Amino acid sequence: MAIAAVITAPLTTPIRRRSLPSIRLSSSSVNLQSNNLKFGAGRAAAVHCPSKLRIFAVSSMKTEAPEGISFLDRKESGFVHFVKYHGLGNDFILVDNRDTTEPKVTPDQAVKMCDRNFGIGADGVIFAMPGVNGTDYTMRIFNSDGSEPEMCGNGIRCLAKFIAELENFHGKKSFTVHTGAGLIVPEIQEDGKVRVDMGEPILKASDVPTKLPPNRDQSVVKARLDVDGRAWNVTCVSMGNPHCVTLGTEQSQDLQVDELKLADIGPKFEHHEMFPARTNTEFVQVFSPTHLKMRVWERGAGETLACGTGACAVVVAAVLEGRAARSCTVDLPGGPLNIEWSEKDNHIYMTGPAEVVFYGSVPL
Ligand SMILES: N[C@@H](CCC[C@H](N)C(=O)O)C(=O)O
Repeated sequence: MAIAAVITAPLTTPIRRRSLPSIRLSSSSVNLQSNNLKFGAGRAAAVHCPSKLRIFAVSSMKTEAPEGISFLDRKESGFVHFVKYHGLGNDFILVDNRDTTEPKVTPDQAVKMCDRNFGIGADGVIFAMPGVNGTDYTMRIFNSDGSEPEMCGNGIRCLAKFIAELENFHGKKSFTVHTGAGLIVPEIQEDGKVRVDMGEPILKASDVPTKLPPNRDQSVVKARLDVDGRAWNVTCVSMGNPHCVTLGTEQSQDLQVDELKLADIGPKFEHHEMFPARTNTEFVQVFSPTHLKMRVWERGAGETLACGTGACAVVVAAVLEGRAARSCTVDLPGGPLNIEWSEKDNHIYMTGPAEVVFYGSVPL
């Protein structure tokens, strides 16, 4: 099911939650409760509300832009038009930035847009930009705290679907994307899922980066890290962005990830002095060598429902610790990802969904 809604609201003044019509989403209707309007599936209506809030809402079973609106072609000055996507609940505001090499939104504006109370609400803002060095496109991203990570796994699947929509691609299609983590190659499959060649994991400690002393070749595998009074076993992996993966503590090899208070311990990992560029942290429960479960505390975004680079790092760490096979299903709070660490080329391949949430525009 996909629900499309177009919402225009200023970001300069915080929106009071009570003045907003609440939009209840269901498979058959979008209900703008405070205006007492109800639209059936596939129908659309524009609503002019007090306080200059313009809302256009469409309920649809399709993932295309609302019929009759060349929404992505709109070029009003002072507005940024966007499409909100999610990959397993890891949600992003996608901006068409193909005509310029500077992001159309500043880090400060991204923070406001990502705010779940006063803005659109998202884990990050992603820009589809012109390619460099012969690549088809460039992806840049700001986290919800305004910092810029090198790479985003769920984000690149969303970017692939966004580009397909912008360029009117249909069916199976792959292209090359330049990112801060180098060349990444997403391929949209016939079933609509996106398979991404995520490149090779980086294990050299100084490149992750971590200050933890290497204990296997040049990498950090199942090393001790003291956080919050507990001795955690951690493996450090970069997928272009840094990850600290833990499958247990010195007391217990088997984490029960649902029991962890991530809001308490996550920031202590993220800002630990052993991680000079901060870190994303994955907490992993092993069900079987091919079935893992994880929760993530993301650098610059906090706990999210999924992390694609994190799931890749988890499989690498679990293989290095002798707990998993090279091809696994990783369950995240938002759903499963399939991850394969190929023996042939040492690349990681991630497969998962990416879906439209709604269309919108904001004056900046
Ligand atoms: N959710 C993303 C990762 C986004 C970047 C991360 N917060 C960082 O700062 O490295 C994913 O799906 O990979």
